[in-house]
Amino acid sequence: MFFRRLCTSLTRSDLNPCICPQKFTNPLSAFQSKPQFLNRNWFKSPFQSSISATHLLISSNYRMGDSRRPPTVPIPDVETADKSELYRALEASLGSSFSSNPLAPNPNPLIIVISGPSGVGKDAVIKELREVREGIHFVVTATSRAKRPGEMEGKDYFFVSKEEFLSMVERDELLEYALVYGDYKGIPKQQIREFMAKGHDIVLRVDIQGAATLRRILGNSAVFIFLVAESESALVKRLIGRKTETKETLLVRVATAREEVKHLRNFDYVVVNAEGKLESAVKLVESIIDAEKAKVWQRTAVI
Ligand SMILES: Nc1ncnc2c1ncn2[C@@H]1O[C@H](COP(=O)(O)OP(=O)(O)OP(=O)(O)O)[C@@H](O)[C@H]1O
Repeated sequence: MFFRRLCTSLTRSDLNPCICPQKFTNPLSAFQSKPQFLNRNWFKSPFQSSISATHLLISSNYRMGDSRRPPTVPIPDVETADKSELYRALEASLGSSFSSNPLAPNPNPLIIVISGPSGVGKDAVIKELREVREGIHFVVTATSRAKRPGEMEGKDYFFVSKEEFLSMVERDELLEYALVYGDYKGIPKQQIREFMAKGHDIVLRVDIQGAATLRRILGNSAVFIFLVAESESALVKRLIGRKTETKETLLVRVATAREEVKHLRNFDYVVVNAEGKLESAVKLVESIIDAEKAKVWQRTAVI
């Protein structure tokens, strides 16, 4: 009986300072409860002429004998006081100086996966993004295919032999890889680690299948952007205009694109790269990156 009564009284937080300690420490409590200056006696104070209502509010939060109690410093009138005098008085009243440290934490480096159907403009968007935005590393893919005329080692691809590629796979050096038309293509982990350690964001350009694999590996730790044309018809015209395809590969790419659009739901954002509006698409990608940087709960990718 006695024990039950003891338990009941202990669980009543209004009676127990140990269960509800914030009640005694919250510095904002003076603003939450009835302001002291509403008490008429305060206006009869002999210090009335030099003490503002703000000061009364702040000092009312401290009790007699409280070791945290800041010195009583009168806060000068805001209309007439010098700015620095007012600033110093506020500091003194709060009992500590104002910090100049940034209030927002440094954002984490991001991994941005850009994908979309063939011919939508992935390369074009990335090329433009490279021009307008600093602090991004565009990952160079490793491939076992032979170098084409005009391609540069380390800029377009890292060209390696098939054996070399397979030993990279064996050593778990690739984040993702695939066999595309008889040639291997893969994303080297080391490059990502190196640039993330320097605080750079990482852009990965992959096809839809690659994006699905990366989603399985990275989950929500990366941002997935799906690039689309304004319509299917516009996409087909763009592919025809590029003049890089035979009639057979053109048909395959168009048919594949129709299927690929169905994967939109696996992405975080969709960006329309409309005809003649490349700059708008790049601006939207930049806005996505900026918004991600401003998130309170940041994505944290570990490679
Ligand atoms: N907004 C746009 N307006 C007009 N043309 C564009 C636009 N964006 C890209 N293009 C053109 O469309 C063609 C396809 O673009 P790009 O090669 O960048 O596509 P991709 O998605 O990288 O294709 P793939 O996956 O086949 O490599 C190119 O000729 C490019 O210059």
